[in-house]
Amino acid sequence: MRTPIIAGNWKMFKTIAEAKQFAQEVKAGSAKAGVQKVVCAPFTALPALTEALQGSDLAVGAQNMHFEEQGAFTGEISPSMLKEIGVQYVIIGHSERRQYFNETDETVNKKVLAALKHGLVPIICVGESLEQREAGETSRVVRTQTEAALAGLEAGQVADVIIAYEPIWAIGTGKSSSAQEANETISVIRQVVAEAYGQEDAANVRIQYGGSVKPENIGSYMSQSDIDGALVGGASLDAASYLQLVNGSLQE
Ligand SMILES: O=C(CO)COP(=O)(O)O
Repeated sequence: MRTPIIAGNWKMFKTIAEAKQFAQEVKAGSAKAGVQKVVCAPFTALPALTEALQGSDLAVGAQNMHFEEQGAFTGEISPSMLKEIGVQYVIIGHSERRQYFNETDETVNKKVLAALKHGLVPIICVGESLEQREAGETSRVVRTQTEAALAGLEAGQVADVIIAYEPIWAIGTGKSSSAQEANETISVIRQVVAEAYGQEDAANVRIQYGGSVKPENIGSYMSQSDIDGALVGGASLDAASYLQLVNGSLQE
């Protein structure tokens, strides 16, 4: 049984004050147990957020990190710096980082290995562009990205990562992939894991869908056989909406 996981990705939104306000509202609200809950905040808000959420079951994630331990890398943040402030998750290889900040399959892989080495759970993003989708390349693209991201992991370690399938054309556009199509592509990703690491890891690894997920459509994704949660941008910014996503992710 794979525990559902709902992760918010705030992207470049929320000041420290706004993050604290969100934490208060979520803590005051009611969220069902049995769902893993994560919010991935901008670096500046992380210390305040981990402090504000102490004792709650909402974990904090970062949206990126460097793969090196330390060094002359101006503007970067290391895995141990994240650990030091109580961060537990880190998004790796989001399409916005691949598109605007030169993230490659190679750096994604280095970051995944570094995250695991430091006890951070990587949320690895894969997904095709509209052009690739229209050319019938979706399976090939997610296969290549998944194989590259997981290269060098040991069997057993794969069960510790989260994979997020985010078709680029569905991000922030209001155009979500149909639940069935998302499930088919996520099955391909699970198959890639099975081929590389065996059936057990494939059965255990959690794979999320991301791209215009809202409280209104979360149920349709969660009813699919291979979708284990969601990575949510816009609809995760509001505490009430985030709680609805969490509560809507459990199948009755
Ligand atoms: O990129 C996303 C999450 O990482 C998806 O963003 P939206 O939910 O705003 O479409």
